[in-house]
Amino acid sequence: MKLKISPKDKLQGKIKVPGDKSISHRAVMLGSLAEGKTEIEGFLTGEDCLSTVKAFQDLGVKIEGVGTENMLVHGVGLHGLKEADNVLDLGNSGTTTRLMLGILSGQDFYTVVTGDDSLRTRPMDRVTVPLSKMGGSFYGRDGANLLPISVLGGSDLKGITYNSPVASAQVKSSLLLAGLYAEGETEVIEPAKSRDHTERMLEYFGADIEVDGLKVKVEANPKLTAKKIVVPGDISSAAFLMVAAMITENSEIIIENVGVNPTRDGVIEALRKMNGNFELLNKREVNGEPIADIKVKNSQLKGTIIDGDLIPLLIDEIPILAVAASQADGKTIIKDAKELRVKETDRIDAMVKELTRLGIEVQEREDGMEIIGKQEIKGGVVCQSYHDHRIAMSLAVAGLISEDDIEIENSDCINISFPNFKKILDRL
Ligand SMILES: O=C(O)C1=C[C@@H](OP(=O)(O)O)[C@@H](O)[C@H](O)C1
Ligand SMILES: C=C(OP(=O)(O)O)C(=O)O
Repeated sequence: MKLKISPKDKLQGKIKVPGDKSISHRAVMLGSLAEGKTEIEGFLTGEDCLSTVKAFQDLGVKIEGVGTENMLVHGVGLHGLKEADNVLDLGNSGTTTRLMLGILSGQDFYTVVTGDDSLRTRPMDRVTVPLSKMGGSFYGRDGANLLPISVLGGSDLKGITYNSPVASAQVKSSLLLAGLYAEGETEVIEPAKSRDHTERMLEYFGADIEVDGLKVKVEANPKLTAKKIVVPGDISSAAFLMVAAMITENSEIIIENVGVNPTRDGVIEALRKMNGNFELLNKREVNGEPIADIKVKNSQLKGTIIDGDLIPLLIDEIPILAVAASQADGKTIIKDAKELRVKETDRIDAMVKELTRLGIEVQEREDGMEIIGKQEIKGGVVCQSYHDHRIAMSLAVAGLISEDDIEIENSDCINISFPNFKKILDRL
């Protein structure tokens, strides 16, 4: 599908974004491994989270309300999953795959996991190498780096201390989940803090977990007890609308119920440094996760540097921050963000190519990009999404202030994380 976006004079209104993708995945995973029924409210019905749901159904978990925001997961307990009678197809979802590889390495059965064209190119050795150190057995192309990967579980896993070379919540979570099945303690030490939803939810379900700065330690064999989970709105989705309102004249919007976990709110810090005009209202906490409403107005943005430990806290928001930077006074430098090269597509390459196509002056760096701000966005252009939801939505936001309509090829990928994106933009 091609998405056509026309320039707008203003965005106004009060809206809610869909549920947080990271928390939705984990709610199904821990709900499945818990004892009792986990009620999930505000589940993200995006394709990635539905891949997680399907995988657990294939492993014998009964889940009611699939396809809606309110689901009931009938937990089977830590040792209750059953061997699937077919390959698990995890679609486009890196999170599902890496976390599943951790869980599957602790099961005493055989599983093969695969995914779509993008997922089959993404590196899995970041989890299969440390999980093998714990005793997991993996087979796949390129030394169990590329899907399809088969997992022969049931080996006696042993807890390890792992110094992760990358600040990745997927790596950390994969090991912590395997650690539930390992003998002794499993400890992960990160080079910088990544999102901590797994730690928070494990604790909420009753696991024995200890967090000390960049170190996280989990004890094996906990009794996980089902609990209701209310999923906050996804800050990664809200970020598109925040930037949209900041760069579109005469705009004022309120985004309600957004998750503002401090390990996810890097985009708030970056936009604050860029002089974004917004405020967080009505701060509160739901099942161990902080949330707020965000009021955003049209802003006179200025260029900044986005780098270092801030990067993992806003990793998925970099494409939309690049669009914000194109409308900021001065230069914006984004660095230390090499991880973007192994997402659904190479997001550095994709954003540099598409911003250039839109007439923006941008230079590629190995670990990021440099964008010269306050430039006009060309209209009448057909952009590529690279089948990457975050690239497609970033370009759509650029289209709101282009000189004329722009089109985005293969925009269906938006359904991966933000199924009603276009509807919400239209309402605003
Ligand atoms: O754990 C998670 O839910 C996620 C972690 C991040 O990936 P990395 O762990 O690879 O940085 C992020 O990009 C992804 O969208 C979701
Ligand atoms: C990188 C992303 O997701 P995943 O790694 O789960 O595919 C994302 O949603 O931007």
